[in-house]
Amino acid sequence: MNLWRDISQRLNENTPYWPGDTPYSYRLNSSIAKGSSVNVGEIRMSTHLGTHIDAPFHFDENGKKIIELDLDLYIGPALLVKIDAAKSIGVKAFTGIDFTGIERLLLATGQWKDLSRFPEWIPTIDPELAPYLADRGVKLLGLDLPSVDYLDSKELPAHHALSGCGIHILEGLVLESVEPGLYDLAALPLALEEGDGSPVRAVLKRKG
Ligand SMILES: N[C@@H](CC(=O)c1ccccc1NC=O)C(=O)O
Ligand SMILES: [Zn+2]
Ligand SMILES: [Zn+2]
Repeated sequence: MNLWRDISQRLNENTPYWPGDTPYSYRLNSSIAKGSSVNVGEIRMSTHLGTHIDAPFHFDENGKKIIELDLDLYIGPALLVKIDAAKSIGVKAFTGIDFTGIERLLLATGQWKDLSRFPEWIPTIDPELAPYLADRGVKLLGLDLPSVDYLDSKELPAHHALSGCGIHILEGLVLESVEPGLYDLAALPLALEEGDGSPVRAVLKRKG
């Protein structure tokens, strides 16, 4: 059947991570093979590794943390569009795309070409796109890139612009070979009280 399709990065010790950040690791603290009655694991990873959401607290000291975010953002209908990503993704990339009534917009840029490595370069979301999308009702922007800003950005203008317009951010999706169209999306964060970000298991089910 497989109604739901996984659009998440696999988490293992080879999952690419932000340079200098904490990679993923897993170990058994208790092991049946070593005589314990149970296997009990421990995971360690950055909150911005793989497929994850950003809480506003990631880039704003007074911003909301993961536990404060509305769950409705992360479950419901979503439109997946393929866009031509040049240096920056602006209003022009959306010419001819009708997303009226769409609260969750997923962008397949195809610009993270080798998911086994952290990219050297990615396009950025043009901050002018934020009010344009917000005016049309978008509340969640998901994309197949590790960030909505350039990798070396310190000011994070796209993060701030999107958040300032009430648009939440979902990063690191795996959208290669997923057809554009209307889907149901589920990408729930963990219930992290202090979270600035959270890994999610992002899945899509074709609508209609
Ligand atoms: N903004 C990126 C993460 C990010 O910027 C970052 C993640 C881990 C370690 C350093 C980072 N930025 C450093 O300038 C993101 O939203 O995932
Ligand atoms: Zn992030
Ligand atoms: Zn981000």
